Amino acid sequence: MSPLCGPHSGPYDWGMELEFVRWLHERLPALSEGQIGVGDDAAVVALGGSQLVATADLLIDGVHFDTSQHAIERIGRKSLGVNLSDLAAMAARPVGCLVSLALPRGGVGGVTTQQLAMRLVEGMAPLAKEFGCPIIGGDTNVHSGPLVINVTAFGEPTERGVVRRDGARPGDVLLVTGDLGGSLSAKQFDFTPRVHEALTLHAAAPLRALMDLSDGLSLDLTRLCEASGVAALVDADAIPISNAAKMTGEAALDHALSDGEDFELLIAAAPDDAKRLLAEMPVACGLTRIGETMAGSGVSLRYADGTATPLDAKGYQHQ
Ligand SMILES: Nc1ncnc2c1ncn2[C@@H]1O[C@H](COP(=O)(O)OP(=O)(O)OP(=O)(O)O)[C@@H](O)[C@H]1O
Ligand SMILES: Cc1ncc(C[n+]2csc(CCOP(=O)(O)O)c2C)c(N)n1
Ligand SMILES: [Mg+2]
Repeated sequence: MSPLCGPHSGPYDWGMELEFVRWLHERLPALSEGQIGVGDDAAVVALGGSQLVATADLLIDGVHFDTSQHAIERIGRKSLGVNLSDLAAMAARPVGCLVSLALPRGGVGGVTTQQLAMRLVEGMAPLAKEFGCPIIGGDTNVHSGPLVINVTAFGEPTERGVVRRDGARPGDVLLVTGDLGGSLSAKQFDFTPRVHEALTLHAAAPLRALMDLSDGLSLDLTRLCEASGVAALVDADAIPISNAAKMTGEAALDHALSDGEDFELLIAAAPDDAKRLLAEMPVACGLTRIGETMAGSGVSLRYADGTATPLDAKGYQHQ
């Protein structure tokens, strides 16, 4: 099934970014069997017998980080980390990455352009080593605008193959790793890309659908459901809320649903497989059952008293 439905389908205001991605999907020629194009966390290219998984993310000063507040090394780490998270979202093993920099002429905050470039790479290096994703090239430019970083990462599927976001079926169990919300305080930089977790879980049981939570559970789950052609019911009390989100008091659940940049995994698995994963718990970061999928469309939130309301797809969108 296509990971995207037609333009304007569904009851949501998808915004410019998603409308464009839908348009791209329609506009670009269809790919042959075994390849994945626009619409999933990463693309898949067929290479005579094997497959290459490829993903790119662009990070901009003032949008994804703030050079007046955040250490340059942390910004570098995040730039690679978000790409590793997208490889994890396909259950792919990282193999290497390209790093392209548009550096502000004159540097930032007393840091020269060259220092800036070097410190970004120093921030990426430990993560590249830890995840077996060496920097294999890139490009360096200087311009009169803000710092812009692009990382393009490559991966390979495991024996079980990649996991798309459109494979959920009615009756699947929805799981998330770790906890959600409050990422702006620290987790947006310090998160662990769930590469090992994705590979471990997919090896333990075939996952039906998988994506990373970058824009907020309510929005990303809505995307997974729309791509898969299913509806979902999520238990409000089951959502694992981070301590950072809990600090906000009454708004904690809203933060967990819509802050974004959690970089956790959202998984759909067949009920028996989900049961086994939850019992065996092969990942240290935690795995929580948050709800289930069903025939139909839309996402609902069920409260402890049994009432359910439609879940607003609120999250981060580039407008
Ligand atoms: N300018 C573009 N040209 C071609 N494809 C694009 C472009 N922008 C986005 N895409 C594709 O659209 C899809 C959605 O992109 P997006 O960056 O939102 O990915 P995501 O995985 O949903 O989010 P994130 O990168 O935050 O994890 C991806 O398949 C991506 O490759
Ligand atoms: C300075 C600053 N302002 C706002 C945010 C929050 N934020 C930025 S991008 C994003 C979602 C993912 O983006 P993308 O879809 O591009 O992957 C979120 C939640 C931040 N981290 N820093
Ligand atoms: Mg993603």
